[in-house]
Formats: sequence, structure tokens, C-alpha cells
Amino acid sequence: ADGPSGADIANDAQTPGDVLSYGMGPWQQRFSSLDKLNTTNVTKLVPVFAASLGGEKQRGQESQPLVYDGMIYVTGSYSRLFAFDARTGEKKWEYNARLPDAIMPCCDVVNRGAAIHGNKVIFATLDAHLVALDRHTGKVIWNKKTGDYQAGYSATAAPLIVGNKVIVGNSGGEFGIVGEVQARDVETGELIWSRPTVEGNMGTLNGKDNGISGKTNATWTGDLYKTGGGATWLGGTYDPGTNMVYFGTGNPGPWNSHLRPGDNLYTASTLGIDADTGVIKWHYQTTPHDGWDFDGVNEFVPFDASINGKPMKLGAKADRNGYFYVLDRTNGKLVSANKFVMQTTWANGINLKTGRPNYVDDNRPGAPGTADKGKVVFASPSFLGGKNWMPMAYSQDTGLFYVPSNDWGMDIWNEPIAYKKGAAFLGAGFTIKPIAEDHIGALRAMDPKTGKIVWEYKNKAPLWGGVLTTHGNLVFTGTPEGFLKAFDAKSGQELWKFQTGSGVVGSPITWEQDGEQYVAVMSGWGGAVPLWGGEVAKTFKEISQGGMLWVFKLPKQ
Ligand SMILES: O=C(O)c1cc(C(=O)O)c2c(n1)C(=O)C(=O)c1cc(C(=O)O)[nH]c1-2
Ligand SMILES: [Ca+2]
Repeated sequence: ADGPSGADIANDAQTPGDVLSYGMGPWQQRFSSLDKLNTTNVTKLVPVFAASLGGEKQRGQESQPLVYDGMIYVTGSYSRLFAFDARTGEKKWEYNARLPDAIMPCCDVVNRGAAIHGNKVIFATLDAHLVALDRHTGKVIWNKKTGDYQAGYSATAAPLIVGNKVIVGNSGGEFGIVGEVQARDVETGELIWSRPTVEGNMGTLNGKDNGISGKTNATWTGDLYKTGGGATWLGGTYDPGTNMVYFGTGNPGPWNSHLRPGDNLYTASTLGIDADTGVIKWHYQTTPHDGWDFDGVNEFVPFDASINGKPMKLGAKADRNGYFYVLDRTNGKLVSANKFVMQTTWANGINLKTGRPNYVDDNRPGAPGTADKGKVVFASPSFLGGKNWMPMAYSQDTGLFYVPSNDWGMDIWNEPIAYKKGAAFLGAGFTIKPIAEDHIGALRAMDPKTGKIVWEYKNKAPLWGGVLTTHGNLVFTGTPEGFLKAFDAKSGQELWKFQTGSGVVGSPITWEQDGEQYVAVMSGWGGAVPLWGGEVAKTFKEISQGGMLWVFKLPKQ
């Protein structure tokens, strides 16, 4: 075959000479076994080249690059995909999706990365299409519609390859869409199975009914399950051991929880889905009856560890609601849940028996029993979350998760709303506010066994980029202030930084090439913060737009 197979991609974490997948392996731990670059020499790290994505319009560059066969593949804002020579930065080809004017991304025109399989690079476009390009030429091999953009569907996540399937999530939770996971044939793009994530909606396997998602609208009233949200907008992780894909699901629609009594399954949840059939094996809902847009889409990262002396197959998720959850990934049973942010005013902890939050009803907009349904309440975290889309990393050396988090709160209130196709379906008003004098962002090292924060690095502006950790005892992440930074993975000491010219909201990677260790990251400010950040945007200087791929290594001896 011309290019990596499904087996090669499943083995990505064991082959540091390439980066074949979003997350650097199916578990998406973002851990590299490389140590040529380490705490003693990282201070000498210098750029090899920077490559521009060009274009007069630049928005948030949230992409994670892929590296294969001497090429770097990176997606850009506005549904673009670029192939650069990994040694020289020379542009080989560029693909620009022709987007309709009426696309409806909620939170900037972003894309988080591509997938590679055989002769193809595959990525999702903002008009809810999935496009496979010839990786040598950038020519379209297939292009499939995954949703109706005129009804508010879009797509921003990197696709996940499992065997010969390409598995994708959808976006549109702010427009009353129905969340869904789709598995398609990687050669043809044809649909194999689909799994809606809102109870009451029907899925398919090979064109036939593969069961209703749960009991018919048991946790929804009336027809609300038809516009229930639960978008799978970050894509999923995969565990070859359980053969399950793990997808987080977003906020229920509308945001106004008063209008939709019940738990609203499977919104704001993590789902363990059979990779062959699309059947939901287990679910765990982090925020039942979400009333704050806490969403629940964050990545569920498999890891193995011993809990009370017992080796366990686990998974961890730093939820937007401010709690760090550890689950048994074979059955979805809750192992622990601990706060990873300064405040969670909406709940006093998570009940380990029931798995449910201990709600503070007064901090729910339109709380049960309040006479004034539109009363303004203050809640923390803000709806942009204790952690948003930016992926955490797990070090197999330190046993710690490195979580890019934010400390902030919001005034939020309910408003009336009715569903209208293609219109925002919120029923809420909000203003985000800082809660600390010295920071919003905080990169936190969490011990998943104890739930304790081992170290933290505070950043003035909100952190909005992904994290990478390495066997060289390093942790990398970017800042809106424009820096790519390296920290000591054990102590949190800042060791190195480089100014990239715009805010860094991409996810860094590392690989080995010609016997040397390379690091790459996208620079280009954007995403949800400048659009929805409210008073927070005033706490830091205006940040210039950008659109550059930066590549680094140590100078030759
Ligand atoms: O419910 C959804 O479908 C959906 C989609 C997206 C997206 O696709 O980027 C975001 C959100 N919600 C969201 O709530 C959010 O805070 C957010 C931030 C960002 C970003 O890229 O900065 N995207 C999204
Ligand atoms: Ca959302």
C-alpha cells in the first residue's frame, strides 16, 4: 500500500519517526518516547524554518501537524490543508475548500487537524463535509457531505482512523443540531455506521437500523430530542484493547435548561462506542441537565495505572465543568472526580456513588423554584470552561496529566427561545469575567491517582493551545501572548520560550528525522476567546493575527 495502514496508525505512539495521528497515537496521550531533546539542552532549541499559510484572512490556527515520508501536513483556518517539505519548509501543495457564505461555525473558523491513511490525507470542512485528498498532489479523491450546513451543522475536529474506517464527530450544538458519530469507509467515504448522541434518534449500520440511541426520548420532553445538541465536536480517541471509540458529547440545546426538564442523555457525557457497530457500550454523563454550556466534549484519554494496588484500564477527562474524571474505560464506572480549577461554584463535588454532581441550585440559571426565571447568576467556571477544546497530555514517565486550564467565571441568565432552523438555539445571555488578579490560564500537572495538582504554571491570558510531553522530561504548550514554552515535566520549571509572532492555539508535536529531534507548532491567534471572552479580552493586550507553521531543533554540534 502507498502509505500508512490502519495497523501503522494504531501503532503511531511506538514510531517516533512520524506523527500519523491527532494525539500522536490512538490513545492521544501526546507523549513521545524521544529524549534527545531534554531538560539539559532544551535552552538551545532554535527554529529550522517557519512556513506561512498565506491568505489575507487569518483566524485561529488550532491545528496539530502530521509528519510522514518527509512531509508535514497541516490544516488552516477556513478549511485549508497544506503539505510542506519537512526538511526545508517548501510548500508542495495547498487545498482550499470552497465554503458557502452561510456556514455557521459557533466559535471561529477553525480546524484541529487531518488524518492520514494510505495515499490519502483526510479532513473535515466547515460546511460539514469530509474530504480525502491525494497526499502527493492535494487532488480530491472523495468528498462527502456529513451534515446540512444550512441547519447549523459544521465540523472542526480531526478525523480518527480505526482500521479501514475514518470516524468523525460533528459541530453545531449552538444551533439545535443532533450530535452524531459517523464511521466511513476510508477508501470510498461511504457511511458504514452512524450513532446519534441524543436519546430517541436512530442510528444505522450498513444502511440498516442499528438501534435507537437509548430509550426513546425518556430523558427529554416531547420532540426536544430532535434538536437536542450533544455535538461530538472534538472527535474521539480509540483503544485497540477494548475496540471502543470514546467520544465526548457537547451541550444540550437550548442552553436554557429550564426549557428541557430531565437529564437530556447523552449530552455532556462520555460515550464508549463499539468501533465495529456504532453501538453505545457505556455512557457517563458529567453534567446531567447542563445549564451552563459546560458541554462535555473534552477528550477521554486512555491510560493504564494501578489504583489501590490493582492494575486498571482507565481513561481520564478534564471536563469543561472543572472536574477531572477518571473512569474504568472497559465499563464507564467512575473511579474518581477532582477539581482541577480554582472554583466550581455550580457544584460541591461529585458523588462517587451515583456519579452525579452535588448541584448548588442557586448558581443554576433559571434554577428550580426561582420565581424570576431570567435572574442573573454568577457561575464558575465560565461557559468557555475549566478546560475547552485544547488537548491535555499524559506522561508515561511521570504518570501525570498536563492540563491546559482556565480560571474564570460568568454572569449567565436565561432568556426565552424557540427552535428555528439555522438560527442560534441558546436561550441564554452571558458575560465572562476574570476571577483572579494574576492569571486566567493555568497549565496544571494532575496526578490521576490522587487527584492532586503537583505543579502549576499561571498565564495572564487564557491558555488555548494543546500540550505535548516527552521522555526527555519536557512539557510543551503555547500561549496567546505568542510563546511556545517548554517546562520541566517533574517540577514545572519554565526552561525555554520562543516568540512566534502571534498567539499559539495549536497543538505541538515532536518527531525524529535524520537522527535529530524536531518540534513543530502552529501559530495564529483565534478560537472562541476573542469572540466570546467578554471582559476577559480586556485583561491582556490585543494580539495580532497570524498563520505560520514553526519547526524547531537543536543546532548541529
Ligand atoms: O456545541 C458545539 O457544536 C460546539 C462546537 C465548537 C467547535 O466546533 O469549534 C465549539 C463549541 N461548541 C464550544 O462550545 C466552544 O466553547 C468552542 C470553542 C472552540 C474553539 O475552537 O475555540 N470551539 C468550540
Ligand atoms: Ca458548544
